[in-house]
Amino acid sequence: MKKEQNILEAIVKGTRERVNHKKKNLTLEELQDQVRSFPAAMDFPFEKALRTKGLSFICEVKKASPSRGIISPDFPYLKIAQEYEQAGASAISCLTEPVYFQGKDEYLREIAETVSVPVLRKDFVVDAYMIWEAKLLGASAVLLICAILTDRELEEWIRLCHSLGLSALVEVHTEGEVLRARQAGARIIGVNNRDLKTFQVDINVSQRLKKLVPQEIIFVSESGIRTRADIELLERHGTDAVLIGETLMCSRDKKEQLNRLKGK
Ligand SMILES: O=P(O)(O)OC[C@@H](O)[C@@H](O)c1c[nH]c2ccccc12
Repeated sequence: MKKEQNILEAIVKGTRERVNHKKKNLTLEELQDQVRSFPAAMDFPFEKALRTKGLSFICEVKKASPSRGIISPDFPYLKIAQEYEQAGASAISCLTEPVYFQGKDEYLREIAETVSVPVLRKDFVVDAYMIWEAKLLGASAVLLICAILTDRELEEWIRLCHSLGLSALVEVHTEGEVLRARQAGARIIGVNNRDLKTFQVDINVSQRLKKLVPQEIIFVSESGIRTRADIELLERHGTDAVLIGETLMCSRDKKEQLNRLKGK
């Protein structure tokens, strides 16, 4: 238990070190200048895509994870993203955390340049620098994980995201975190069915926490979604969108798998 808990701490520590290193090559001020110098969409395409009628699918491009190890050894990330788009994904989630998920900033940049659906930066944001960076890479949304942020960081960074035209997917796993996310001004709340400290997956966490999220906030269910029955359960409870990684990444025919999940 203790060792497992340390994984989240280790990821956060590694991420802080990486950001500090990046700042030596490009300072926050320089990064902000770069962001301000190019015209960027301010119409929140990620939020819009999730607000459309019916359940929306956010499909994740992920090479590896701490719970599964390597998921896709050859990892043709652009091809995967294009397949997701053609299969009817509303948005794409791209891991950029390089150690535990073997992600890369470049994957995000190239995917955002290639597909026309909005792209979410999936990482462990522990510094505002990473939000500006997400914008520069072409993301339309950023994941903010309640468990690793203070109330003040949450509130400030949700505001920063919105001022940059980025949507914030605010991730929660407990009742207390849902309340913190609401208090901080979240417009999109994602329940992670996987406990990041123990890796245990329980889809009922979404069902339980949905009750605390008012209608006007977009409700996303994340992780461990495998079957049509999972989707039907989530739909019955008023879920707006699902975020699916492994189930799609492990399917040879992603379109067929997505259609199966959609009940087509
Ligand atoms: O591959 P899955 O079980 O379908 O899960 C996808 C996604 O929810 C998961 O990758 C995730 C959810 N929250 C995160 C935070 C950081 C890294 C990864 C995640």
